[in-house]
Amino acid sequence: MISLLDDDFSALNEFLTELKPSQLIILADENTHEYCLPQLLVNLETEIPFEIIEIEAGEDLKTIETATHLWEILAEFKTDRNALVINLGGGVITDVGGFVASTYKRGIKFINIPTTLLGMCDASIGGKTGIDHAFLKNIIGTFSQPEKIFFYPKFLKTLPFEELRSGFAEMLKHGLIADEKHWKDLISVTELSADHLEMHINKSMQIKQNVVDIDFKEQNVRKTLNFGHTFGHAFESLFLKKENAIPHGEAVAMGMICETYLSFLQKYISAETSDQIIAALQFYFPYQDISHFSNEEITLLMLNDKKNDSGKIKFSLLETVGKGNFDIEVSEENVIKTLDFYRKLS
Ligand SMILES: NC(=O)c1ccc[n+]([C@@H]2O[C@H](COP(=O)([O-])OP(=O)(O)OC[C@H]3O[C@@H](n4cnc5c(N)ncnc54)[C@H](O)[C@@H]3O)[C@@H](O)[C@H]2O)c1
Ligand SMILES: O=C(O)C(=O)C[C@@H](O)[C@H](O)[C@H](O)COP(=O)(O)O
Ligand SMILES: [Zn+2]
Repeated sequence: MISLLDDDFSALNEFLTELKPSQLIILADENTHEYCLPQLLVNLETEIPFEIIEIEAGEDLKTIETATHLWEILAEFKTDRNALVINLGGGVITDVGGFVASTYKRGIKFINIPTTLLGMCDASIGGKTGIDHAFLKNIIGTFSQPEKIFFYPKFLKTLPFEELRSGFAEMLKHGLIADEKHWKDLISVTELSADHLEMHINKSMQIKQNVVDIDFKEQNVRKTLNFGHTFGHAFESLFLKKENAIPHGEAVAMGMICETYLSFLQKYISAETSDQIIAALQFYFPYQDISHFSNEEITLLMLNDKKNDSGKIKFSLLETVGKGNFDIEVSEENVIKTLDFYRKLS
């Protein structure tokens, strides 16, 4: 399913020769068009006709308007059911591109070529596709697996530091919920750079893939991958709404700080363990000002979280370092205590 690309992209060319799609649709955003597409095009050895679609970059483009625009372009290109969409980008491109492919003509094949650290370790894997709507994260989407994921770590060389750090947050999450050693290895990294993180990408990918292999449709253990996202998605939505978007991983890191503290309040982890995890997270992800968000608007967004059941917010928390749990109901009092705790970190 996941293949590493050499500099000549031979694995991609072999895959295309075998699949024989009728047409290739390469989807990129403005940055991956500039920094990643040339490397793909110079290596593409195929007679298959291809089209390139470029969209603007940013979470605010992960919308129904973008999906509609893409469906219309596919129809204009007379794209048929044997075509292949190549999503070349970060999580926004793989989410929206996967969604459009999985719904156009009731579904055409797609592959992901992630170009961000977050895309490589998380978003390109597992077949969750989707768009945001009314500032609710990924509220419309499908579970649809890409035919293949090809990753090329050298794409990370042009990735801005803030985006690298965002991907690092999801890697830390993988350690916290599934592998204590991965967590310890990551917090021992001396410098947040592509060179220092590259050796940890494989482990992080494997952790995600293993969880998805057990529970593709998120009925049970896949919910652990949502650790940090109940608060995190609410924060991300509110920053987006105030036109002050923060990277997804940054919001997840804030959410992991909150949900680590909540794991302590729920008596899963000790105060000492909670303090240690939070100190490590804060080292990379210092306090973000949430004083202008009310408790009501945060909890209102959390009430739309996809893990909820029968009107109850269900959290994925930490059982211990390296093991997540899920379907945890908590009191409103503990949610408010957690927000108070986060605000006091300022
Ligand atoms: N489907 C999933 O399982 C899953 C998992 C995690 C996150 N997500 C989603 O992924 C999105 C976040 O993805 P992301 O962090 O990759 O953000 P992104 O796709 O917005 O990319 C971040 C920025 O980096 C730029 N960029 C991408 N590759 C580059 C490169 N190689 N060099 C220079 N610039 C480059 C992009 O143009 C963009 O400006 C969110 O919408 C989140 O909800 C989905
Ligand atoms: O793949 C999953 O499952 C995850 O939860 C991974 C998350 O990092 C990712 O942000 C995902 O898109 C969140 O899913 P959602 O169902 O809460 O929208
Ligand atoms: Zn995430």
